[in-house]
Amino acid sequence: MKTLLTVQNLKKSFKDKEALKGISFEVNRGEIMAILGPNGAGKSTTIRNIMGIMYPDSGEVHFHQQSGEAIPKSKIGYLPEERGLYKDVKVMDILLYLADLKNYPLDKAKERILTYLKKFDLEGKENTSVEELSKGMSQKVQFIGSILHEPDLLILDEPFSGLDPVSQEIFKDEIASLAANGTAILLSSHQMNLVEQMCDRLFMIQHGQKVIYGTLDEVKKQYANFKCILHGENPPALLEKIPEVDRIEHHGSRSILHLQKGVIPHYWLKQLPAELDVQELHINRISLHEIFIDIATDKHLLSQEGGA
Ligand SMILES: Nc1ncnc2c1ncn2[C@@H]1O[C@H](COP(=O)(O)OP(=O)(O)OP(=O)(O)O)[C@@H](O)[C@H]1O
Repeated sequence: MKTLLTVQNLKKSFKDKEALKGISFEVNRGEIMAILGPNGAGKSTTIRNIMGIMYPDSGEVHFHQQSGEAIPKSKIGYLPEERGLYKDVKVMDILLYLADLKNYPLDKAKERILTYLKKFDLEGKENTSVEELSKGMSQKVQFIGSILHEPDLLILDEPFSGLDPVSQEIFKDEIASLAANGTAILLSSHQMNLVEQMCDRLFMIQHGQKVIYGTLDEVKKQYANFKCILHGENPPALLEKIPEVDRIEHHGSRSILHLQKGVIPHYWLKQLPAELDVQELHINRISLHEIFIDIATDKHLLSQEGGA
């Protein structure tokens, strides 16, 4: 897979606040890479440094083997966290303006705008003024503006926030199809279920430092223990006798048993007490959402591994 974006040891401080303490990762063509982290972790600062909106104190960003001023910005699409389009301009005019800023041919842009407006359920809105659009509609227009010029790298900062479920699906499908066609995608999102469905690899920052970097599978193997969801009428004392369990959550006749790290489910199942009432039993790895919470709240996982 060809690397398109390389971020090398980025450091950035604001007065005495060290926002980035040496961030390094790569994004390849055709992959969706998630950049995750709790509020204030440093995601937007990383993205702003990649975009040249601010400059790092040290470290480098390489895109298409170029760095600094030589980076071909017209090959990057960016949906910033702060949404905003000129209000008293028609949808078509603002999108043509954005295409022009990227030196994209306007006749081709016009055709693509009409196709995208239709795809995003905004058919016929080309002559509507931006101020007449709802928040979600205006977000769709801004998203179209970020992909119109066929960028090689697309950076999306919280693209799903404020979207209804149908619009989320449209965005999700479009992002997946851009990646399938070779676009490198860097996606910052707090919606872990969507990240889990969409991303090939992920990079998680906490306090300006890397805590996870790898494919979704690697991360799940490394950080995600199994949990067993058990339905049955079982006294807590019986459940507490089950070996290799870290903790148990009781929800009436439903119990969630968080298995210890390294437990192999089919061996573990053989150790269940014969008198256990089993109406239903599921064993799954914990979700990315749960891994995120474990790490962001500095629970046991991090202290064991310290990062990928
Ligand atoms: N312009 C700035 N001046 C001073 N401090 C800043 C500035 N921008 C960011 N910071 C600080 O840098 C740290 C990282 O902020 P950043 O916006 O990158 O976090 P984030 O991971 O994007 O968070 P969120 O999920 O809340 O958007 C925070 O402590 C923030 O207060």
